[in-house]
Amino acid sequence: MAMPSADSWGSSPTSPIGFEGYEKRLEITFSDAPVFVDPCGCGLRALTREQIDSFLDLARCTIVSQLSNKEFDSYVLSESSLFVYPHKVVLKTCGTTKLLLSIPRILELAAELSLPVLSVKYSRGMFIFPGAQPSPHRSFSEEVSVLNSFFGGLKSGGNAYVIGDAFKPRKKWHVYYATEEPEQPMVTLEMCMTGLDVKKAAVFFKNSAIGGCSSAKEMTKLSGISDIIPEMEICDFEFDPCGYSMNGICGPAASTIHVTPEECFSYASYEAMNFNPSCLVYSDVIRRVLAGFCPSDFSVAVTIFGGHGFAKSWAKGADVASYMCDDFVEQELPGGGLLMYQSFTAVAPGCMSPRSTMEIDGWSSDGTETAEKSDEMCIGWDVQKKGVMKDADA
Ligand SMILES: C[S@+](CC[C@H](N)C(=O)[O-])C[C@H]1O[C@@H](n2cnc3c(N)ncnc32)[C@H](O)[C@@H]1O
Repeated sequence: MAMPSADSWGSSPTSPIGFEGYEKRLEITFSDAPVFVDPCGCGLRALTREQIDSFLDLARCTIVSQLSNKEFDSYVLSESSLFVYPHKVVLKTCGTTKLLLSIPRILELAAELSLPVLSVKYSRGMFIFPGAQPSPHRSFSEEVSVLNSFFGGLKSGGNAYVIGDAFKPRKKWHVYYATEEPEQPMVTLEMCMTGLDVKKAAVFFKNSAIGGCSSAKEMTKLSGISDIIPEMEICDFEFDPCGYSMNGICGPAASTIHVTPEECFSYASYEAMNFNPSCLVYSDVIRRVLAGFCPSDFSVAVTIFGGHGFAKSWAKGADVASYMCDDFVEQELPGGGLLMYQSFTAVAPGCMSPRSTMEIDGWSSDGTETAEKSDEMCIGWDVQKKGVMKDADA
């Protein structure tokens, strides 16, 4: 696929103060279209590239690469990622993008496909450079009023939450949620890391003298990203002179990582969604992510639909070696959803021991139970091996 030149990308890579790594994330879920309108059930996957570009333009970002399988389409963007399922669109953008401006166009395209809105979730952390955000992202209340204008009429009404310790303003988590009815079971992990270890971050500088890589593939391997969920087929992209993004796909499960390695405002995010929670152990996934970045601080937000029994290890708070949990909030969402938010600070400078990610016969080094061996892990709903995923029907 042809790559756009850097000049044609949405917003400039860095402002005079720095690049805003913290993403804004919008997830809109739709109900079925009438069968006579969409007999094949393609839903949003029937959108053309031109139609997708039309809402990304409004958010101020562009597609740099694509990876698809039978279940959904994933796109790496100039600023983060887009996932298009038949009934769900997940758009995640960073920098000074205007994510919420894409909503009317997305809803217009969905209406053309006769897809009624079922629910919406918007989330983000605390921007590193809040003053650099343009309208309508200058404050959470501004964002909420935009979201309410489109989704406030859903049965639950619009529900906005600012989660986290009032004495730690940099660690606040913002969520907006509205729904017409209870959602299908699903677990989503959103992890945000700051203060990346300098040596770990060096991997994401292209051709730097201090241990950088020449390609995105090399960054994926050297950082350990390829080992987080080994079944994922990965589409990765390196920015020049630094920065990295990737999407991983496996059946209906998706993961995505975005790295801003510049020391003064370093940031990395990890997300996984739509996986089978019985087949991945929450604390193991977190440890494998941390091993690649060794951040000084991180937060995790786990959104659960389907209840504790469905979510298995994902419904319990994480306990992470070498880090102190300084905030733990459980927030119920309308329609039976649950949001679990935790923030952590490293207890000692330097990196976590790589040993803490080791697993022996289904048990991690701290004695907690792990999922089946990775080559048998069924992270998607259908038990499929990585090789089977290759028949991407882009
Ligand atoms: C888009 S990537 C990853 C975004 C992700 N949300 C994050 O910051 O974690 C951002 C990194 O790429 C760098 N970068 C280089 N050229 C860029 C461009 N044209 N657009 C966006 N980022 C660029 C930024 O300086 C930053 O280090």
